[in-house]
Amino acid sequence: MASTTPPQAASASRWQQFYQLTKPRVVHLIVFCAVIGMALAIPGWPAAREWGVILAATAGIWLVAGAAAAFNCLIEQQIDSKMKRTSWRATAKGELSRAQTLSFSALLCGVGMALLYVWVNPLTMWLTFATFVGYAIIYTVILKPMTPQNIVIGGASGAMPPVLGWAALRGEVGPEALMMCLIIFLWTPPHFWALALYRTEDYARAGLPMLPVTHGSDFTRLQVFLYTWILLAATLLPFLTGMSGRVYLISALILGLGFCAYAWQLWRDYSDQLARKTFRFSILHLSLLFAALLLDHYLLPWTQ
Ligand code: HEM
Ligand SMILES: CC(C)=CCC/C(C)=C/CC/C(C)=C/COP(=O)(O)OP(=O)(O)O
Repeated sequence: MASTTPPQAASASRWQQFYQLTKPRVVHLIVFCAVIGMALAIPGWPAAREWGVILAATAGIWLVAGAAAAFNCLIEQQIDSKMKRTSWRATAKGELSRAQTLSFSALLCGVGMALLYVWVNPLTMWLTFATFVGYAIIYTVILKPMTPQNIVIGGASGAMPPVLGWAALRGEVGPEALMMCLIIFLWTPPHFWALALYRTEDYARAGLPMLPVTHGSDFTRLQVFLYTWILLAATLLPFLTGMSGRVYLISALILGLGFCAYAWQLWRDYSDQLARKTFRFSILHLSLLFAALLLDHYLLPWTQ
């Protein structure tokens, strides 16, 4: 996944080229969601010993996620070179060789896994590795070129970060973590399909069976609309189960209804500009929703 505004790849240093392979902006949000998973796993402010685990887990998840993104760039070198959005990548332009990209990905993955094993716990390491395989192999190699449901199934790996964060602090996977995972899982289809709608030509040129290419714009917009409602319902679960309080509930309602409103407009009166705005809103939606979970966690005793 690239930046929405491609960096100046022509003038990029070698380090910048490698850094861009890690899809930094996406990985920032992934790591943010993992950190929220960590915070919610412990009651109150972390103790001194927990800060060490939080730091190691954050670094480890960051590195393995970056490795997964770089591996995706390696596999998709040909596809990326055919799409306007991704043709600037150093792998697509042949500025980084396959051996360099593979070594970089293996290095990040190895260091990240070692950090998780030594300073966090083996469960988090294995779950993070499974997430790597889920995205880099199952989604990228198998599902993406095969079925328009690629991002629905593959979205499960992108939804794992809160589970990884929770496991890092608790050494187990709790229902609260699975609830956060479900929210990201249901958020992914409207997030991605909003983008795919205004990038349909790109995907068609690359021969990828994304939903707007295989089933058309109308059907995709209906799916986006339906998913935003299912997502809104799922975002109420943290409040309904007592995990979060009213600050979270109000935030989830405002953000969820906002996303539904975008999806409604998109369905009724399509434009590329509106699809782009809906895609941008999806990122704001998830970022603020998880920020609200965190805020609420520390305010809960006062707001319940
Ligand atoms: C299978 C699941 C997913 C797919 C297929 C997907 C697809 C994409 C694509 C293609 C872009 C690139 C937009 C562009 O460069 O024009 C993008 C951007 C983005 N995605 Fe996703 N995404 C997925 C999951 C996630 C997850 C789980 C997160 C975070 C938790 C996330 C966060 C972001 C962010 C922050 C951006 C904006 C990047 C920027 O501004 O440069 N995505 N996504
Ligand atoms: C270990 C761990 C936490 C891993 C997280 C895996 C990860 C980076 C998930 C995010 C999903 C993602 C980058 C989708 C991009 O879609 P795409 O690859 O179809 O986008 P593209 O067309 O820009 O390449």
